[in-house]
Amino acid sequence: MTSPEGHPATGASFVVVANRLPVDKRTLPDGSTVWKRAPGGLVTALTPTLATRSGAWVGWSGIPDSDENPTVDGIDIHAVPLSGQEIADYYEGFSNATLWPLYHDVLVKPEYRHDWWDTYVTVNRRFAEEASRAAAEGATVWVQDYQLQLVPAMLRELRPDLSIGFFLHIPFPPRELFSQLPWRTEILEGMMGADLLGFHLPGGAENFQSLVRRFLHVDASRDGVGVRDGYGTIDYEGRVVKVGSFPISIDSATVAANAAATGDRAARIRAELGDPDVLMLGVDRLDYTKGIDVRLAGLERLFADGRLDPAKTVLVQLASPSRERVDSYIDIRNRIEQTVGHINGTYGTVDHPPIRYLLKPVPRDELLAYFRAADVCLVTPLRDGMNLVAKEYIASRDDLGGALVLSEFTGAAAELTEAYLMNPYDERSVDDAIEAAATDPADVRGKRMQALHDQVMTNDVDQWAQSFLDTLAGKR
Ligand SMILES: O=P(O)(O)OC[C@H]1O[C@H](O[C@H]2O[C@H](CO)[C@@H](O)[C@H](O)[C@H]2O)[C@H](O)[C@@H](O)[C@@H]1O
Ligand SMILES: Cc1cn([C@@H]2O[C@H](COP(=O)(O)OP(=O)(O)O)[C@@H](O)[C@H]2O)c(=O)[nH]c1=O
Repeated sequence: MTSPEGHPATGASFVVVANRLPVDKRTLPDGSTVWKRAPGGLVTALTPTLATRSGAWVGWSGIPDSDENPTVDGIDIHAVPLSGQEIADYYEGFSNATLWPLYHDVLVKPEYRHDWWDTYVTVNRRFAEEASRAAAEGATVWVQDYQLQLVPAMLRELRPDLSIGFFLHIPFPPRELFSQLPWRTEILEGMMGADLLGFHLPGGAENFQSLVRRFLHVDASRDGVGVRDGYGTIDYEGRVVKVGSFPISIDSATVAANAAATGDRAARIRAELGDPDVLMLGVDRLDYTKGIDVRLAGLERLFADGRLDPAKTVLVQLASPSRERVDSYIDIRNRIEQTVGHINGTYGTVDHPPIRYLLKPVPRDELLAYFRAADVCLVTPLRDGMNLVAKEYIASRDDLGGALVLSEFTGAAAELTEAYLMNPYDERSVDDAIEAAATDPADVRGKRMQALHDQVMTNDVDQWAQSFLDTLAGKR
């Protein structure tokens, strides 16, 4: 059935459009398959948001050439099929070998290929068309992230009746870097199809404003962009486009409650590791942005200088495989595995290797037990849009145990100022922060954790979604 305007009358009034569906298919050792939560912070953040609004989710299932449409409780799933070649060119190529490194401070050299760009355009159009089919007349559509920056304008052309929001989950680079992109104007025009553009930090929003002034020659307000409130405006093709800062968060109360219930498992984890004096933890997708190499190098220096005792220290590094066919990801995996072997070979004994490294996704409850067990959580990215692991660790510690070492180059550092902040590019800063977090008296660590815990419990994912959607709806 369609409305008088020809739009689906039965569609959803709230639609999320993201590269990934909230679940992906895993094969078990016995050959059977199950749908499990997809990796990464975007899915962590949006699943509770959408479940409470009973909307639709448009995304890719993670499988090549598949038209399977998984069912997820409370969410109307619209799978977008991608061929093997499209995955190579749109996802691994343009999204993760062009945009990802460009937006993360050019930590590796972005590749600019016109064939990848062509596929990016084709796939973005497919997402826009599916979103158009999923949305009811006048619906709110929330497009997510760097893989889909052309969707807002494509969707507006198909469905001018919709209210369209766009949120970028990774940093938005300054003019000096973004200008490298051969398709910089097309990307900016694509994003400008939205009514509201959201970034984690005011800096990303301000970079965007500066770029549209330069490349789209528009009048973008020079007023500072506030956090959660107070947005900038851009006059564009007879519309006013809003630009704001909305730092994402987690379902803090649920994480805290579930973590508190893992007591026995947390104690067993410590016992299985030989009850070390200091248990450190790293939890990351295996990505060169996450600074896993930074923390390993810091730990090695602290062992070498006698500042931490390798016989009494354990680092558990949980690494979830990511973008495994992209060269820069193959390189970082090799480097990390070599360093882990080197540190264990040099500072370990047969029954006590100081680093335990796991290359597989860890289920949520198990992760929470690790958070609860760890004396120190190491979050040391060279660049990161937000980093939800930092917030999950803090929410898990309502016992006020534990200490967070946090890179200044994460979005999370803007608000988590009581963490042991460090500069991952400065060896001294890395070493001092790790040592202080491991050895400061319990009352000092407890006071810092109290302040951090209060911050994360107050600013949760519901507040993030509500502040974005209220601004989009003109209520703020
Ligand atoms: O979908 P993948 O290619 O497997 O990657 C997983 C996700 O990684 C990125 O996450 C970002 O979003 C988080 C939540 O806002 C944020 O905390 C983190 O700093 C970002 O890196 C990516 O942006 C997502 O699109 C991916 O799904
Ligand atoms: C390694 C690992 C992680 N998770 C969960 O994934 C997200 C990661 O989000 P974050 O913002 O820190 O970074 P990216 O989005 O990956 O760039 C977080 O919710 C973790 O708890 C997981 O469930 N299992 C894992 O093994």
